[in-house]
Amino acid sequence: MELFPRPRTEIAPGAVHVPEWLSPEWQRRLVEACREWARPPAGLRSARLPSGGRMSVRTVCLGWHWYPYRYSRTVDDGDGSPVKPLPGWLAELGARAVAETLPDEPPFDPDVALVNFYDAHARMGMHQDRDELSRSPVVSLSLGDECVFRFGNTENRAQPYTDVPLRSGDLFVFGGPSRMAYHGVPRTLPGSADPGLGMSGGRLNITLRESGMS
Ligand SMILES: O=C(O)CCC(=O)C(=O)O
Ligand SMILES: [Fe+2]
Repeated sequence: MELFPRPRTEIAPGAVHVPEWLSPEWQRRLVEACREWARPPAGLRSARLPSGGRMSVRTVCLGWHWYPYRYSRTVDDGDGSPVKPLPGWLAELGARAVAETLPDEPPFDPDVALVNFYDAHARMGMHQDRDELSRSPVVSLSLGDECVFRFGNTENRAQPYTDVPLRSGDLFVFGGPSRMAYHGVPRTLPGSADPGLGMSGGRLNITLRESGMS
């Protein structure tokens, strides 16, 4: 428990950070689920970028497979397997996250989850989540090591931005006028996670989205 609980904060219009939204039980359940999803086929891999490099973050997708910069039902940039399904309970968790943070949004019914794993060296550059046809919110759940989540503006990768510490169990939702904001993860804090979580190190982030595709 925090000596001084971190308050819920609206970082920008439509962008809400809720510390410790997930109970310790939910966090352990999600870590365990991520372990299963990470297994092949269609398991954890570092996506290859058009530049030829690889992302330092490793990702497994549910519902739709994302690779730079599109969605597919099969792992076209890997073993070709069908993407794993997005479980109904995870979609329901996402729906609850939006209902509790952005009550004016229509009901959220995600059909994609990207599960990102960050080892001590991984980071994610500033980008927009722009491969979805839908402009409904993005729901982000963090597990394991703390990170610095950089939440910027909708114009470019540069300032102004806000650095938000995301810790295990935190929820971050960005929709409405913030949906196309640039964001990234400049660093994690290796070893900061609670050992009781059942992760041997690193950070997990789950983003839930509506693809707008069928
Ligand atoms: O790891 C995070 O908190 C952000 C992940 C992200 O921006 C993405 O998957 O598009
Ligand atoms: Fe993103």
